[in-house]
Amino acid sequence: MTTVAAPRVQSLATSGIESIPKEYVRPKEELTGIGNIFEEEKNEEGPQVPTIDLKDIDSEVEEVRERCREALKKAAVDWGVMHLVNHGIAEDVRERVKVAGEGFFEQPVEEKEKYANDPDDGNLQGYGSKLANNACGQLEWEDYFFHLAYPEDKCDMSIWPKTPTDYIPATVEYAKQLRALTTKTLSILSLGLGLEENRLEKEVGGKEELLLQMKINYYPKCPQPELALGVEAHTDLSAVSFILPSMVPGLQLFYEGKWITAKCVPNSIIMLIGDTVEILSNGKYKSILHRGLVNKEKVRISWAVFCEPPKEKIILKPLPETVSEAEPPLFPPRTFAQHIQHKFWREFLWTVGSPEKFGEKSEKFGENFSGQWEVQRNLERSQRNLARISLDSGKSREIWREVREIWREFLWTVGSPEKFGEKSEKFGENFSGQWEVQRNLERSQRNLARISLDSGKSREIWREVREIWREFLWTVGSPEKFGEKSEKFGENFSGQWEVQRNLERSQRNLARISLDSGKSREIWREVREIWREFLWTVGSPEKFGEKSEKFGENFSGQWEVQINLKRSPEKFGIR
Ligand SMILES: O=C(O)CCC(=O)C(=O)O
Ligand SMILES: [Fe+2]
Repeated sequence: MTTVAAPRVQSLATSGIESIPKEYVRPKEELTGIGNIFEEEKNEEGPQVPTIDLKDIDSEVEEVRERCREALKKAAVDWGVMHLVNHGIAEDVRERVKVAGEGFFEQPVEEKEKYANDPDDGNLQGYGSKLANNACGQLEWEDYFFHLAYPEDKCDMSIWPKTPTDYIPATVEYAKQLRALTTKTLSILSLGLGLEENRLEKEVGGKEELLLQMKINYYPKCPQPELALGVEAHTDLSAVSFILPSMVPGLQLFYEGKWITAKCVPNSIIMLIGDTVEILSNGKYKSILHRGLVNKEKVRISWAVFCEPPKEKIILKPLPETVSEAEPPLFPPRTFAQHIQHKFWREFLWTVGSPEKFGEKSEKFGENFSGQWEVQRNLERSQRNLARISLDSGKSREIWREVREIWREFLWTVGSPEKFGEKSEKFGENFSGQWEVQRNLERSQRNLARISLDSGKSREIWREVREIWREFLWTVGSPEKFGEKSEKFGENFSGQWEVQRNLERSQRNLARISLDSGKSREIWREVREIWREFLWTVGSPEKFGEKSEKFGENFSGQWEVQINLKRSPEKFGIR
């Protein structure tokens, strides 16, 4: 297998370049939102990230404690992010962690390379740079150091920085204190949901299993900060995350449809609610979308600690106490590992379906798609624990076969509505609008019902597919909002635009795409076409690579088909 050496952003930044390589340039719909971070930080107008003072949390007066808990709860409900002050993490420990981290990154790149991680081998711990993680081959302006920091007995300290020599003791102490803060904040969040105070902590693994992952983000100076991002927009997977900031601004939060810059609050620690707590609380606490901007003048470092449940041991789902008839579960059950995977596919599929992120970067359709698989391969190498999936291994072929099956199954289902939803009362409710759409699609297009799978295996796969699809819809909006009301195709699609509007609000900065404009309708028509064609091809086994042993060949064949489809759809019996 060929391994591509990961470029270090720091090396790029210090090489004297005046313009950044094109992989670092964000797609144009993101660029309008990226400004000068120092100016942004001064902006006093509009909503501001709340600051929660924890000094009253241990007050002897119940009312005082109660007020403090309420404030934190409100911040978690409204924002999903807050500055914590008087958080109990000793100032000298924070300072030592910063000095040690800065000291590590100040060393020459060659010294740091001794700690290089190897995502190819599934080894994410160590010194690294993000590889392309979306379909455009997009890169981020940062290097990082990543390692498990707690519990101590699970940590492999042999891979932690040996220099500066205080790195290990400072980090051990910091992690210990942060672990206590995790307990404290999770108990406030538990009480806020009307649960026993140790409940959330227990649900994410308790003393034994909850993991604290340390990621030091190093953002070098960037010659064109208005074109790049240090960290692209994302929500954290964690239960909660803590960020120890430097006094250089960079963090932005997507709140009420706008990017809000976090102020530099002296002595604060930023706490973010992650996806895990969002799921457990059935969406009452928000996992907020955030990103990191870079600048020309100052290196920025942030110390993020992600408090994560174990990957496989726990099934995450909305706690029964957070669910009612009026508030049905918004998330299907999943392990943390499954959540990571689903998020990955969702992201991927979304990118494929989004012409702004995808097709418009290049003049040529074909180039995009072959680039896509390159990226895909990178993704597997680097990201979200997909590192194990090497395209060269037998395992990978298995996994890909599964993905293919999932898609086939999916298409078969949506192609045969009578075999779907009607069997499952609850699920069907949410998605009936969707299947209505699909049924119409199917009617107007082709007979996918030929692909029938009657085995027990298929049911299992179905469950998977359903979850993936749910996940996907969850991203674009809550299922209840998704088009139940309508019987007609057109109306269903307007339901879909409703969802889309949600998406814009809550997830990505697609706000510019006004639903009222003619332009948006055009874009969506395009997206729809792309999806149709994509789904049709994947669902068509004779076109889809059964002839070939090799995944790579399959998929390049696939894009070949796509390209042909684009060029002459009538050949394929479309329209
Ligand atoms: O650097 C920051 O402030 C944010 C980093 C972040 O969001 C992350 O590492 O997940
Ligand atoms: Fe984050």
